[in-house]
Amino acid sequence: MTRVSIAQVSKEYPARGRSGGTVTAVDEVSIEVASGEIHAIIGYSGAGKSTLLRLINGLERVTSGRILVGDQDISAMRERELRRERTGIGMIFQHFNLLRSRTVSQNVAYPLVVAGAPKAERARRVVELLSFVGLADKASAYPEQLSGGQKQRVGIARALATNPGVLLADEATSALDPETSQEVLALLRRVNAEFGITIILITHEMEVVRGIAHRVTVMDGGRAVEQGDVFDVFARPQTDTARRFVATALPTRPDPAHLLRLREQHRGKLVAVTFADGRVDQPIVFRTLAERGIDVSIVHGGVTEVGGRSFGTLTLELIGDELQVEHGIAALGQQAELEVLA
Ligand SMILES: Nc1ncnc2c1ncn2[C@@H]1O[C@H](COP(=O)(O)OP(=O)(O)OP(=O)(O)O)[C@@H](O)[C@H]1O
Repeated sequence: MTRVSIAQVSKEYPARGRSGGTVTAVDEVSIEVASGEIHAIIGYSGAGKSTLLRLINGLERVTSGRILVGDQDISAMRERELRRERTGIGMIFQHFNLLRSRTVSQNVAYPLVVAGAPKAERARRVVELLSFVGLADKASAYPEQLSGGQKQRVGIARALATNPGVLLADEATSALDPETSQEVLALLRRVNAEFGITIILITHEMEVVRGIAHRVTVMDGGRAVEQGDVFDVFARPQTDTARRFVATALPTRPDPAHLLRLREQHRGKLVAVTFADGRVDQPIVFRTLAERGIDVSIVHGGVTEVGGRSFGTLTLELIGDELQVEHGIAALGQQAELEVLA
C-alpha cells in the first residue's frame, strides 16, 4: 500500500531549436494519490502527462517541487537510490515494450533477474504471475506469437514481478481494440483490488477513466486544471478541457445549429434535463411528466454511469396541455437541473 504525493512539481526543458528558451512541460502540479487509489491523469497530446509519469519514477528529474512515493522522496534521490526505489514502482506501456528475443516467462522474470532474485524464487513467481494474468499456457511463447491484449497481460505480469506498491500505466490500452481494452482494464481493477496496488494511469480516453478510475486529474498546457472524484469532475466539468472529454463519451446539450434543426423538427417544448448529482434518475423524470399527461420524447443527449451513479444531459420534447407542461417543468425543476431550450 503506497501513497503518492506530488507537490508543486514543475519540469522545464530547454526549448527545441531555439537557444536559451525553455518549455514548461509540467507547471506547478499537485496531486495527492491515496494508497490503493486508481488515479487517472487525462489530457490531450502535449498536456504534460508522460513527463509527469516519468517524474514519478525518477526517469526525469523535477525542476522544482517534491514527489513522495510512500515515504521516499523521489525528487531528492541519487541515481543509485532511485534504481532500488524503482523496484517498488511498476510500469506498463502503450506498446508493451517486451523483449522480442525472450519468451513470455523470461520477460516476466526480467525485473527479478535485475533485482538479483534467486533462480528458484524467480521460477515460482513467474508461474504465479502468469496464472494471475491468465497466460499460464503461454510461458514458452515469444511476444510476436501473442495478440495485443496478451502482450499487455505479459507487461502487467512483468510490472508486478517485484511486488510494487505503485503501478504506472502509460496509455496502456490505447493500442488495443475496445473489447480487449475492457479486458485489460478488468485485469488492472483486479491488480488494484486483490493486491491493493495504487495505480496512476495516463490516458486521453474518457472510457478508460470512466471504467476504472476513482479520481481524476485533468491536465492542460502542463497544468492540473481540474481534479476530484471521477463522478464529480465529469458530472459537473468546470473547464473546457473537461467538458470536451465528457462530450467524447456522450452527447451533451445540442449546439446552437443543432438546436435550430431540432426546433424545426419538433413542435413541443424542448427542455434539457441534467442528471448530475447521482440522486435523480430517469424513471423519476418520466413519471413526473407522465403523471401530468405530458408526452415525452428524447430528441438528443445521453446518460451514462460512473460507480453506479448516472450523469448526463437529455434534451426532451414535451407535448401536452400548455398549463400542464408548465406545471411539469416546474415540478421537474425541483428534482433535476432543467433548462427550457425552446
Ligand atoms: N525532452 C523534452 N525536451 C523538450 N520538450 C519536451 C521534452 N519532453 C516533452 N517536451 C514538451 O513538453 C510538453 C509536454 O509533453 P508530454 O509528452 O509530457 O505531453 P503528453 O500529455 O504526454 O502528450 P503525448 O500524449 O502526446 O505524449 C510538450 O510540449 C512537449 O513538446
